[in-house]
Amino acid sequence: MSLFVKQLTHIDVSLWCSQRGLVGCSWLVDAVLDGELGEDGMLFDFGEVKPWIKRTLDSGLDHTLLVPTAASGISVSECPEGLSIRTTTPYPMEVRGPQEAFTLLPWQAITLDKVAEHLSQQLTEQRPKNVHQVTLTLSDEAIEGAAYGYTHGLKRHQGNCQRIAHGHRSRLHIFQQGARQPKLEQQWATWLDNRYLLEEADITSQEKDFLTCSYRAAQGDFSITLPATLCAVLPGPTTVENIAAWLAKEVATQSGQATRIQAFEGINKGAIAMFSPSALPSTRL
Ligand SMILES: Nc1nc2c(c(=O)[nH]1)N=C([C@H](O)[C@H](O)COP(=O)(O)OP(=O)(O)OP(=O)(O)O)CN2
Repeated sequence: MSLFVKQLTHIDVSLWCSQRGLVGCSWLVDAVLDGELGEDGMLFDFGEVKPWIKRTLDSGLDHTLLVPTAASGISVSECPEGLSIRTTTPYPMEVRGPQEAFTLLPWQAITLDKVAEHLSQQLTEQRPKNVHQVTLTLSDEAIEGAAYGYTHGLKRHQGNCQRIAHGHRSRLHIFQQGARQPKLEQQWATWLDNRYLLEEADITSQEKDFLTCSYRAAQGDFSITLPATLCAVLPGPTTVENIAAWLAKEVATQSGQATRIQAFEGINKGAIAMFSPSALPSTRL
């Protein structure tokens, strides 16, 4: 007998790819449980399946940086903050933080299928009675229009969003004169894709085209150093509210049009902000 739960939860991570560098991802999680029925006629109560799997993911791989330790140019070492991850290709980067901010995987590359298999094994090892096997499937959200992946950390967040290198893959909606602007959306999503978003106040050094962002958060000390050209610097914390407000101002200023931004943070949630260039007469949003 098999039990299934579609879109049980989602996972927001960043991964290191030796071709693309730091990649922000949001994955939908589907689950299948194989096993035997208990006396109550159930394999495992749906009311327990969901929190069990979500708890395991939330306290493990979710909101971490996935590091393929067998990839070329990756080195992992201990440091006062916990772990230091250094990379060489496609660009040099160093991320430091407490151990729980990273998921080290002994692979050459991170793929959805391998991560799903890894999580399925982990859950199967901790399976409850009646359950023989747990199989997770991970997938990207199907997005017809513009989308981008980004990486960031929120030092003031009390949960795992404080980790300096976790990410999301997000839709981008730009409205001008009452209508979506697919070309602008694509243009901005392409510019944002695979960027590191950071708060200006967290820049602790900027030399030889490299930028370092460091902060102390509840879980410990974090820092990241990477090429400045791959970063987008925001005036405040990189919450989705601030991303929407910053994008609205940038897009409106560059296009000279009143602009409404619907920014997403991963799947199905986000913020809306508007900006009107003050020189222009008010325009219908
Ligand atoms: N109002 C806001 N709240 C939060 C923001 C934000 O920008 N604005 N951001 C975060 C984190 O960046 C975090 O990555 C969000 O991840 P999420 O998976 O949604 O966090 P949860 O664990 O709370 O959601 P689940 O549905 O339980 O996975 C947090 N809050």
